[in-house]
Formats: sequence, structure tokens, C-alpha cells
Amino acid sequence: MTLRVTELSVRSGTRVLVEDVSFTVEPGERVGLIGESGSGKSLTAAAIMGLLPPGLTATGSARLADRELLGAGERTLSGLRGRSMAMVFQEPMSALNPAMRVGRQVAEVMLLHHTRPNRRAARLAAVDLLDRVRLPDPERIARAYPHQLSGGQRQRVVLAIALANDPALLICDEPTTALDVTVQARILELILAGTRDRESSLLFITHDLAVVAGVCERVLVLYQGRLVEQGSTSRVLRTPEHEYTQRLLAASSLEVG
Ligand SMILES: Nc1ncnc2c1ncn2[C@@H]1O[C@H](COP(=O)(O)OP(=O)(O)OP(=O)(O)O)[C@@H](O)[C@H]1O
Repeated sequence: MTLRVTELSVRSGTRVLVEDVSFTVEPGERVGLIGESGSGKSLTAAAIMGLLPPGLTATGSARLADRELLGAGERTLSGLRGRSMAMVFQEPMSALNPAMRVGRQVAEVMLLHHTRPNRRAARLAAVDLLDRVRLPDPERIARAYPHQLSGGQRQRVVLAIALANDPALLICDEPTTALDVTVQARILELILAGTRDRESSLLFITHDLAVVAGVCERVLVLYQGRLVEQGSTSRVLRTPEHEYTQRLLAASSLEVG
């Protein structure tokens, strides 16, 4: 499925936070969204997912295949979230229910969208998914509560939930920022493997240019709510056209080989 965002704007009253942003993510494509803090990355993702905070409004269009997401009813959106499109946030604890065993949380998203015939099948699939995100002893982990796991393990669980129904589009918003450096690389590998296996498109938000270089084929640069540059990752990182991208690169320690 293609994600086609056209002239997306997000406003808070008369304040424009994201302005006329247009881009597409083709099926199976991995696209990075970069820009400094406050440039509108998270709001762009939230608008696509139908998860804007109260008081903010989105205009323009965001279509996933032939479905318009902006202005769609909650019923339509909750039918798509966790099924056709899924999201991984920076802080895994915020995405997990602290009072439910993690295996059950993975199983529930499949039961909710009827992608497994019954509870038993969903439970087995949940353990398999926990295994595929390389959690050791997945049977045991499935019975654990979130607080009994490390930050990296929790993010693996969140990834298992996000990938459970083979989403066409996965959006990751700084998914490794809260993790130790050693754990970061492994989570990135899992995100790459998970989206490759499923041929899912990936929209990857990060402030880390090295991560973009390793993960994304194409990159979008946001500056003060506007898309100032987009292109293949190698082109943008080697020969940035916009002055802001040049500054962003100069400020990073990235060495483009
Ligand atoms: N609920 C809200 N109400 C009003 N303004 C908001 C709200 N959420 C975000 N903003 C503003 O919108 C702008 C874009 O925010 P956004 O969270 O999308 O930035 P970001 O690029 O994701 O930043 P970061 O890298 O720090 O997460 C910022 O100026 C922010 O202050």
C-alpha cells in the first residue's frame, strides 16, 4: 500500500505547526523523517495515525492505498491502527498495559482484528512473535508483566505487537532513543528485518543521521513545520541542497562514505 500525504497542515487554533507537507512512501520503501526538536515530525506521524492531541486539527490529505485517513471516523481509524498501520514510540512503557501479561497483549491485537481464528491460535502466534523479535525464552516472557522486563525487552514486545498483523505501514518515532547504545542497534536490525519480511513500508522518525543512513532509502527533512528537502538518503547526506540540511549535517558527527 502506498502512503500519499498531500499538503498536510496541522494547526493549534491559528498557529500553524506543520505546513503543506507532501510526500509519498511506496510499498516496501523505508523513508526517514528528520529535523530538529519541534520541527513537526511527531505531529506529522500523529496526524497520519489519527492520534493528534486534542485541540489540534489537520487539513490536507493522507491516503493509505485508497483510504483517506484525515478526518476519518474513529471507527475507521481503529480498524486500521494495529492492522494496516502500526506505530512504535520512543517510550515502550507508554504503549504497554502495565497490568496485563505481555503475551496476552500481543495476542489481543490479533484477536481484536480477527487475524487469528481463536484465543489459542493467537496465544501461540504471540509466543512465535516474541521469539521472532529475539526475546530469550519467549514462553516465559509471554507470562511476564511489562515492569519485569528491561527497556530493550519492552521495546521488542512493542515491536511484536506492531508487527503482529503484518501492517502495510510501520511508523517508528525515535524508537531507540530511550535505549542503551548496544540495545539500539539490535532493535534497529529487528525493525529492518520485520519490515523486510512483511514488505511493509517504514516511516522512520529520528534525529540521528547515522540511523537514517543505516535504515532509510529516502529521507525527508522538516524545518519549522515545513518540508525543506527530500531525496535519496545518499544524495541528501552527501550533497544537501537546503541550507538547513547542510547545517544539520555539519552539526552531526556523521561521516558519509
Ligand atoms: N498538543 C500541542 N499543542 C500545541 N502545540 C503543540 C502540541 N504538540 C506539539 N506542539 C508544537 O508543535 C511543534 C511540533 O511538535 P512535534 O512534537 O511534532 O516536534 P518534533 O519534531 O517531533 O520534536 P521532537 O524531536 O522534540 O519530538 C512544536 O513547536 C511543539 O511545541
